[in-house]
Amino acid sequence: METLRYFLFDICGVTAGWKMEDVLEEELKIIKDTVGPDDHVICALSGGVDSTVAATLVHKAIGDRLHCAFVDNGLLRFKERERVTETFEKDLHLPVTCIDATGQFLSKLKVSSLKGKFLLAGFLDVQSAENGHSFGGLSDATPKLFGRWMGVGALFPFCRGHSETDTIDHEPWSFREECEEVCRLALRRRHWLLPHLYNLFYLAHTRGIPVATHTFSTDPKDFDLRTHENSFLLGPLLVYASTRNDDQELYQIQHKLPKGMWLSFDFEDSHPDLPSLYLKGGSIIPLAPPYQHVDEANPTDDISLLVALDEHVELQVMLTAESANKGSELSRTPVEIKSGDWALKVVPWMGGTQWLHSRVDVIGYEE
Ligand SMILES: Nc1ncnc2c1ncn2[C@@H]1O[C@H](COP(=O)(O)OP(=O)(O)OP(=O)(O)O)[C@@H](O)[C@H]1O
Repeated sequence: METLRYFLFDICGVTAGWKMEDVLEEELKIIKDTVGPDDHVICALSGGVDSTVAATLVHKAIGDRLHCAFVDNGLLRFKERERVTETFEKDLHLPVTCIDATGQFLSKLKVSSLKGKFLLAGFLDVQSAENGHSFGGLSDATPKLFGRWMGVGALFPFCRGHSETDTIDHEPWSFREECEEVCRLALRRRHWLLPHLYNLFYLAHTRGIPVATHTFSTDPKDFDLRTHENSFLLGPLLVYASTRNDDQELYQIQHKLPKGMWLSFDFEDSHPDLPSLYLKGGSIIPLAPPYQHVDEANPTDDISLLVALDEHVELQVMLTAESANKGSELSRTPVEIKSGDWALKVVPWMGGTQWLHSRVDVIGYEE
């Protein structure tokens, strides 16, 4: 430091007259001269250092002739929008206009093959863009694309399938008969899986386990799985979106499944535009038959359990249900299931507030 001081002051003869305030004065003067006495300035504010410093300086120079705009592109960090607008308005006293361009940005993501960046990011509620040319995050949706989106979207925990007001009508029915069947099948699947989704929500609520997760969470060491953008997990259920091109036959699609045993199943509704479903070996999920309207549902309705055994396991099931007072058995004799991919049907019946002993049907087996 001494050497530097000696060099600068004694050898070069410079004087130490620089102050931060001088820079500020200088910059404010440049801004005022550039803008002039009447003009207004728009500042695109990201909340980052650069635009914040720029906005603060310009505001100091020209006051309310500065107009800051913060764009929410739908890909911000958690609560970033709230944080930025609050910091600017409360702490820096800079008025900011927040522009919600979520739909516009998400609709421009490359999704032609359902490469679902929005799946990964958990955008479960994707709306059409303001310009009305997109649907559900898909630009220029066609009936086929819409049908495929329904196939996946219907299995999202939350899913909306319609456009905003004042946009071109892209409600499901505007795609007409071409995608009617696939939409119907997709929604039936959602109904079948409702008890499973309820369970996932219960686990999310009580244990913080995410309802939908990326496929790589099955094996964090398998880096290849991290490139998978067209599949996701609902608990032990792997959903693999249909990514065919129109000229591809379904059998040409190679699904790269995570390690372990994954049993393919459907609801006898196989359709090329519906996602493929796999259940992890060794897991059980509850299913309920689809209803057309709520009045059809009854507390004594059957629940089916879909049981996926892995090759080593013999499963013994002792079914119990919680009553208001105590748990009671649904099956007194353990049900043995030895191989294959079984559907186990539990038929409970209820007396008063208590679940009573029930019948258990396994294919070819009755207690
Ligand atoms: N969400 C946003 N809303 C409004 N303006 C933005 C937004 N994101 C970026 N910008 C504008 O684009 C500029 C360049 O963005 P970039 O992401 O390269 O950030 P940067 O150069 O690090 O600047 P900053 O520190 O302000 O974020 C920003 O300074 C800002 O003016």
